[in-house]
Amino acid sequence: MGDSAHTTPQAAGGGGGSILARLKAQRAGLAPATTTAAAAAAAAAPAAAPAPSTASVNGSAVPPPAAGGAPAVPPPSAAAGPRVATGGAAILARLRAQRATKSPAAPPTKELVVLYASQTGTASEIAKNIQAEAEQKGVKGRVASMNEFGFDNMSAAKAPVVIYVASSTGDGDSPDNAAKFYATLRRKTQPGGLLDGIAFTGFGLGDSNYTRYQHVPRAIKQRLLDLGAKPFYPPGEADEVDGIEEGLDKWLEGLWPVLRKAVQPEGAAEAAPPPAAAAAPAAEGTGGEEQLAGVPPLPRCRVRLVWQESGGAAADAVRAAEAAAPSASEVAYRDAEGHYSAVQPFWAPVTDAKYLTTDLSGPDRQASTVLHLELDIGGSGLQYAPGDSIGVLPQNDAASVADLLQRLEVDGDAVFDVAPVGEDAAAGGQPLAGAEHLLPHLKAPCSVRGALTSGVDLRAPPRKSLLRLLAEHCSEAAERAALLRLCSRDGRAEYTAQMLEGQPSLLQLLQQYPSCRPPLDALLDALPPLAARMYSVSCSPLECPGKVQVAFTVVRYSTAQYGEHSGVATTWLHRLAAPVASGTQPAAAAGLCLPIFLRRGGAFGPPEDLQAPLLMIGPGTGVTPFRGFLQHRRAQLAAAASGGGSGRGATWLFFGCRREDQDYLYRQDLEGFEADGTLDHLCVAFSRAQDSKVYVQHLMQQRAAELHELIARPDARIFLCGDGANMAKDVHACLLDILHKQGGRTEAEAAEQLAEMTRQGRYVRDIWS
Ligand SMILES: Cc1cc2nc3c(=O)[nH]c(=O)nc-3n(C[C@H](O)[C@H](O)[C@H](O)COP(=O)(O)O)c2cc1C
Repeated sequence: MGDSAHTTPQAAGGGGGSILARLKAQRAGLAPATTTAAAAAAAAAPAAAPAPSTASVNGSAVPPPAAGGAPAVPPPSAAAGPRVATGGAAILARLRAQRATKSPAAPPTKELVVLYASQTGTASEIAKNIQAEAEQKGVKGRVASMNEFGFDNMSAAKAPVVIYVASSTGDGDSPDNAAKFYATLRRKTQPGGLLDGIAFTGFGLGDSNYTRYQHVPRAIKQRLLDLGAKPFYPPGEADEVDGIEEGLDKWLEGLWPVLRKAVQPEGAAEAAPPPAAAAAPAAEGTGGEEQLAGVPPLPRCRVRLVWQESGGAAADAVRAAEAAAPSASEVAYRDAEGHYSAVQPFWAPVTDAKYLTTDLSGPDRQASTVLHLELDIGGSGLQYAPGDSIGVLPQNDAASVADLLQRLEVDGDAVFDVAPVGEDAAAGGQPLAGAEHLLPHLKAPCSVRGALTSGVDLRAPPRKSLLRLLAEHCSEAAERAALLRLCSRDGRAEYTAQMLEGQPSLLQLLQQYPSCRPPLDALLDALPPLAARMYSVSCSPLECPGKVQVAFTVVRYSTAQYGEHSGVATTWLHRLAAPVASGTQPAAAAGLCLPIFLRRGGAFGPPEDLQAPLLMIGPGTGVTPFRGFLQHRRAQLAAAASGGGSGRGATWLFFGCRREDQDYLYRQDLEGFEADGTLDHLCVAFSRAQDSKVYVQHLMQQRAAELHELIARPDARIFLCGDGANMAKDVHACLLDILHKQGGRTEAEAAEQLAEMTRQGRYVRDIWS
């Protein structure tokens, strides 16, 4: 996997954004279809970023004020003990209003639990919208990631009605925020009737380009059934290839009426839906008003921040631990079996860093910095294979965090813990039963700076739920209206153009809407976790024992709307490793350690059978895993030769880059594989070496007859790695064309042959958007 696969999950974000436009209050006809907002096209359009506002902050809505004049001590009420979530003021008013409209005679309904398994945020956004919309319809419930909720809480008492929204990552792997729950759910020793009494439904997100399509959602559904839970509505699924919206819309339309029945206590008559007024999103009289359809419901803030006394020993200890991170015990941590995770990573020393691209001046330079890193995993117990990836836990840029702290007027040194808040707690009672461990990625207790540095993603394209939250906390009507429009269905085109294409950071948004003062608790709840970035291993343990190597593009790009952008993880890694890569500091002296864990490549790995013909296509950083495949193959061929074995299948590699002297990654290695006979055919497309662009698929067409001969063999393997937006589609079309024209198949037969190869794990793609 290359860098951009995981540093810029725009595709998933885009899908989620547009899906959410459809998660609208009026969907089931139970809530009003419009909300009111002032038209504010000027405010909606990105402008030159104004200077951070210095207006004073409402003490009840913010954590301790920023240093630089203001004391770093939380307000007494906050320091003294539990208080209502500051982000909740408006939300609480609404909840109380809703409660006031309920009939006192209405029997208590069963609680709805919406659980998500989400790697890049789409499933979590859908889940949060389902919960918020259900609440608008009078169905009480909560939403949490599966890990936050915890498998121990899966019982008819604590989770009588469950809706899951799940995706897969890697090769049919569980998203990180569900991994523990998923592993426990699937444990074979779970007793048969464990989940008796739970009524459930769910929605699976998937992409049929992946070999294990819908693997996680389907496994969840099956295990819930196995363990006694009963569906109250058929689980649905959608394929990103066709677009998620349509399938999701249809499924939601059917959900609402049956959900209302599902939450009724046994034997109770169905309650009437709450009056429309109680379900309507807040609409302020703003003047110059515009009717907006499909504004998503305001997500309820699920947490309150419990501030620790600033000069107290507990807060000092937290700050000291963060300053000393990683601690000696974290660095020394070893798992005998090499099982590390985002929660408990292995701290791997960096033993080498080098640039794989030439440092050219001119416009091409921006896109062409590729860095190679080598990490020492000796003694870690990690056992990787070519095709696997390592996850790296990144950090946000310190200067951006400082700017954000200033804009939020929050003291970065203030320390807090996280406590759940439910509707009952909001009314002065206890949190909902079985309160989960929310926002584990913040690793609370933590400082605000710590949470913003390594807990949340500050650069992901803003989701509509975040915009909805920001709108709620604008004091200027025009800014509120502009943000409401951006997250509404009516504002879909603006959302696409400004948020998905423009990709503002949170700081840029807050600068653009200076009256916006989001409370920290709700903001931390709304921001996506800062996810680990996955990088394909570019070596083989047979040639690099005790070491693991990766290569990635340092992501930099600009958008017309919001100017220069840089990838969170790759920029951070580059900054750390630049002194070593540029030769100014030896790796040993730099003393760098990176928190990593391993993710298996599944079907994406070199065949053990050396006689199987092998076709690898990997332009750009898509070539990295194939360097590992070929190192492995060379060592295996040498071992086979020394054992008297001889047969070997033909091996092809199609690589592409811009120019021979600029970004021909791992050139020496690739040419070495061809020279020593590990690789039979190295075909390199230099896209910009001539007037017309030449890509890998063009070279494949030139060798169509030979490639057909290879593909037609029943043991042939095809591996494709790289950009999914264009290259993977073009290469796929090229393979179809070869099967069609060279093999005399109809187009349908050619498609079926590739589909069959995919099912058999003989055509495997590792692609990113
Ligand atoms: C790295 C990666 C691996 C994926 N692996 C699978 C897979 O094995 N099976 C599948 O059906 N979809 C797979 N998908 C597609 C996701 O399930 C789909 O993009 C989903 O909408 C993501 O939801 P999320 O943002 O909630 O994680 C993968 C996507 C990515 C980016």
